Amino acid sequence: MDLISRISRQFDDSVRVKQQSREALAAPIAGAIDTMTQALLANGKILACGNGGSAADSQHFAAELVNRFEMERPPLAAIALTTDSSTLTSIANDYDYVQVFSKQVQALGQPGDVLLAISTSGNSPNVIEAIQAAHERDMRVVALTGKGGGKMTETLAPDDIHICVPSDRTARIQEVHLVVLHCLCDGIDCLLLGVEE
Ligand SMILES: O=C(CO)[C@@H](O)[C@H](O)[C@H](O)[C@H](O)COP(=O)(O)O
Ligand SMILES: [Zn+2]
Repeated sequence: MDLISRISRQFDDSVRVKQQSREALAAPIAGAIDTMTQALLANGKILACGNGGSAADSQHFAAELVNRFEMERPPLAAIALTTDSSTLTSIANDYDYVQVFSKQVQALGQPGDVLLAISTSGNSPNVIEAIQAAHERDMRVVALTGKGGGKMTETLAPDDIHICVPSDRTARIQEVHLVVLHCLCDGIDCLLLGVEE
């Protein structure tokens, strides 16, 4: 096995999917920046959820809003629903793993808040239940998916935002999700701070 050419292929593939995503996703990303900024300016918050690598993405994004991204600005309200092991294990143990995020949305979500729902397949049942709980709380949803969006496509409401990476490979989709999250952080900071460039 030629490891060097295998590694080169991974990089080439990642660059190709990122370039295709730039064309396809710039408009919905701009919409998500606007939606999240309006929510934050109205004293709303962002709740983020996902499984596996998407759980890590949820935490990464919440940390960049609560602490900082690249510019100095006041802390912003964001919570990853993936971090409290007592809450997660008790819901999974007493009820079902499918409810680990939706129960937290029911507890913490307020009208005007935004749910960031991350799933590379669009099919994770606990993320889908979180979206349904967000709708019941009059929250908007920003969905980060791939693989055509899966079942999440039909779960989303007309004024939700769907950012669907044009790839069928989980790793490539996750790599683009990280770029999207950094675009969201950068765009929110620019709108809040009035940065021109
Ligand atoms: O990071 C990876 C694979 O790259 C995995 O941990 C992956 O996130 C997990 O298998 C998730 O459970 C997949 O869920 P989803 O993205 O389909 O919602
Ligand atoms: Zn991964």
